[in-house]
Amino acid sequence: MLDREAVLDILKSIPDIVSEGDIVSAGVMRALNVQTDGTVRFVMEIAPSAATAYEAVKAEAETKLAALEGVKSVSIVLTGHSEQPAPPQLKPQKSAEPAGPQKIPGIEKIIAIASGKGGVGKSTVSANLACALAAQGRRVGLLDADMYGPSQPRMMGVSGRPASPDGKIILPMRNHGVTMMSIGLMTNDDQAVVWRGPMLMGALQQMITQVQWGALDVLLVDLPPGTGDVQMTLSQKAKVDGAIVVSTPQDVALLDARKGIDMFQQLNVPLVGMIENMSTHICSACGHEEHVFGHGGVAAEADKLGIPLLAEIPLHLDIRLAADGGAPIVVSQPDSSQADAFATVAKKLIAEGLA
Ligand SMILES: Nc1ncnc2c1ncn2[C@@H]1O[C@H](COP(=O)(O)OP(=O)(O)OP(=O)(O)O)[C@@H](O)[C@H]1O
Repeated sequence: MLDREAVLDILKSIPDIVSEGDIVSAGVMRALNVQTDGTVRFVMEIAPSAATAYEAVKAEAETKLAALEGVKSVSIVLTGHSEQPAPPQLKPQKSAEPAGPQKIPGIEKIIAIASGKGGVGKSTVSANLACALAAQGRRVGLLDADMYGPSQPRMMGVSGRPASPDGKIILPMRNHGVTMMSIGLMTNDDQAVVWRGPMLMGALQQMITQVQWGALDVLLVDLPPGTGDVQMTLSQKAKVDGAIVVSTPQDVALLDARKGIDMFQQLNVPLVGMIENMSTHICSACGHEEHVFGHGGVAAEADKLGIPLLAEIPLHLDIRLAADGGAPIVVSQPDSSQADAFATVAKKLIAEGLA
């Protein structure tokens, strides 16, 4: 009898033409229907402007599937993402029903990475965690929503402007096995972006809903520091499955981290745990360990708040050099103890069904 998994295996061997992955992981293949009489049907959802180019992909899928034992007929339909834009509605419209947080199709889980204070290493943690999850076989997206200081393009070694074949959908970038999108790729380098509230919310919403993320096990969202509009908008628009709060051990950072935790509690976003970054300093020359900012402050705080402590990441020159050089330490030195700390957090997220 014809086996759905065998059909999927074949489809997974067909590369997508607009993203790096195959047509299944890129989310192009939809509504697969495999019947016992040997009929295979599915839809390929693509940008209308790419329709001609996808004819070749469709032909490849037809030929490969027809050769599979048990397949009697193959029917593949190409559909466009969007129809012609509707004419402008000039009549006053009924205001939309207030919609609660929505599940984003194709994205299994959304985890927000937050910090109360800037510069504590939230982006470094996000990039490493994304790469660690990808290294453990998860389909990972990384959304850099740090509107005021996007650093993921630099940390993930990605540059260039994302393509938008039809002016509507945005094709994300990919590196180190992670699908990523950053507001930093949409603005000019070194250009200070002054966001006003509605613009900022529009940009965030676009990055969640218009980016062709494909099928993801988890989308990590690198938030701006603090407790502002981006945090609120994200959790109002999308169902956020958990938040990780990064802090250094100093009292000031912890005070701000506590505010972040309060905010997620008010927004009904479950707290996955805290990460102490720059926990101890390990000298790259001699390996000597020093507690520059005090050590264990985050563990004590997490304990007090009843939130798990997910990791204590040391302050280590290699972590900075790797992140600033475009290949996070998890990728550039996968066997180091620093990389191991991130891999352990990734394992825990997977074990808890969060990634
Ligand atoms: N554990 C670490 N060891 C050494 N350097 C680190 C570590 N964590 C972060 N850094 C470095 O500290 C700097 C700030 O880190 P990062 O940009 O990740 O912070 P952030 O909290 O995202 O900041 P912001 O919110 O202001 O963008 C970077 O240069 C980064 O490479």
